[in-house]
Amino acid sequence: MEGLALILLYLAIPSLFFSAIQQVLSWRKKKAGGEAKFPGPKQFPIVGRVHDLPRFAMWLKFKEWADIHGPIYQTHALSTTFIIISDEKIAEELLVKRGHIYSGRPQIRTLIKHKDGPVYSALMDRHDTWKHQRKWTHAAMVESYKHHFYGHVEMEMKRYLGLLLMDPARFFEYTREYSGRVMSRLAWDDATQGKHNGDSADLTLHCMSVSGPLPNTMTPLWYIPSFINPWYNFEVEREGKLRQWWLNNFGLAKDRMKRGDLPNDTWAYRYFEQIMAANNGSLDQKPEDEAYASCMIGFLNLVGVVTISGPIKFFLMAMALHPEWQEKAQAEIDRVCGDRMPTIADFAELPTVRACLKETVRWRSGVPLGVPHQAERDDEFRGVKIKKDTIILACEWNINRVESKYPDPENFRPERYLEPTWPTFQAPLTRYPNFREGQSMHSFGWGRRTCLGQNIVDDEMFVFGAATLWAFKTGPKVCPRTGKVIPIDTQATNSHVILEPLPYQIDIKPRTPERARTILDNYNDVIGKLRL
Ligand code: HEM
Repeated sequence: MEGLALILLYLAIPSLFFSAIQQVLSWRKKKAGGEAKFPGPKQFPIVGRVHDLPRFAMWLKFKEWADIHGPIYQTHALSTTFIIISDEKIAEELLVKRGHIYSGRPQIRTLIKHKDGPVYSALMDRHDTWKHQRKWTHAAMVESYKHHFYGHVEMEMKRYLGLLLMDPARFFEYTREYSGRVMSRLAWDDATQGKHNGDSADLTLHCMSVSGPLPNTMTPLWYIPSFINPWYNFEVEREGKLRQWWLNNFGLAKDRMKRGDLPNDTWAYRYFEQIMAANNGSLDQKPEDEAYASCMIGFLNLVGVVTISGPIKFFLMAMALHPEWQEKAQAEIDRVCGDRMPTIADFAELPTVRACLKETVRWRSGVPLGVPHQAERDDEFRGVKIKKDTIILACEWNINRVESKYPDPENFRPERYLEPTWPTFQAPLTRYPNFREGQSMHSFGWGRRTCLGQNIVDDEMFVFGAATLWAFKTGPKVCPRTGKVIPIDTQATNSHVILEPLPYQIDIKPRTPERARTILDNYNDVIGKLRL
């Protein structure tokens, strides 16, 4: 298979010729005797190792190579050099301490001009547009967190639990819709956009992933002339629709702002208020400024969907597969909350719930490769020259499997955050574990590019975990025909850069008839107040 892939690669793509010329030129530049290099897998001429890098679950290959070549190694794909890091300390040295060098973003082949902006702040290079968007997003997030997202997380949770009670088999789509609705409510006061938000985030992530359009890995395919290039044409249309959708919502919110009808707990309100303050009370802006702002708010709305729906889908899976942890968490919830649904106010009293959530994100990473960084200039690290444009991957899947920090890494062990004998334990348990600080924060990336969503992750995942366990008992699903348990492949994912598990089946039942009644009462209480 490997041989066949190699032959196809050498024969099928004439554009490889250009890569070959590039490579020969770079070899000629090298001095005799060769330079020091990081270890790594054997490289083939021109293609490097592109032929056996799987487009799906690539992190497993990176783990296999890390086990052979160690915590920092290098490989090539066509003319691109990759440095793969599997150790927290090394990632800190390179991506945090030398963050002024290693905080660029590599070109994702089929996304058009994403490094320049203004569409996806997470994928821009480190220039003024990125700085402005990052600063604005950070401030907006901090302000909303001060108010614990104004109760919208709990309101949407009550809706979600009601839907789950009525139609548990649809838990998969309801779960993504829940995180999509929270984000669209916070962005523009329009939770009805939540489902579309989830679907468009999913498509966008597909397009930015190695598992997505073929030119993302076979880059020469991108240079097929645009009038017959299916990937280019698809992308122009997709991004156009996404931007138009963001701009429409921005425009609707602006009209409501003018009418005095836009809630002041939205990110759109915050933006318009700032424009009015700077503009003598006027909301008038140039169309390009509106397009820019609609992307800034639109992207924030997009990035918060699958980043959360992936981990909470894995959480439901983990709870169904680990009844012992489900019961421990439920005993804790019952003791603290009794018959009422938990809220963010119960955070300090429910460490077992938090440990199960934290362990979910370690066990089945939502961003298993991390988000790639790119060297912004030449550098030298541990005696090895690293060239500008080298891509650095701090491979989260591997970092989560370092035995000295995470003993028994392949298994779901929430006690690693609850018992003092484990390396990741932190006291006091009223505060730790959480997703904002302390151990295992590498899940949220590094240095200047660190994730801006930690606050909402902390609130939304906690409320989700505590409330679903308060409401339901989950377990493996039994096939009604064979009477056998339907197996779950816990590693089957869509392989996007920010991923979700593939659909799986579990049994979801209300814990008691009384609990079912409370779930329905809560649903009826909020349903009139929510946009549906
Ligand atoms: C468990 C959930 C999440 C995880 C594991 C996660 C992880 C990450 C990672 C690994 C990065 C890249 C950091 C780097 O390049 O070193 C990132 C960036 C980012 N995240 Fe998250 N994230 C999560 C949820 C969220 C949410 C809910 C939001 C917003 C609502 C968000 C907003 C962002 C933004 C804006 C960036 C780009 C930062 C930049 O490039 O300047 N994330 N996240």
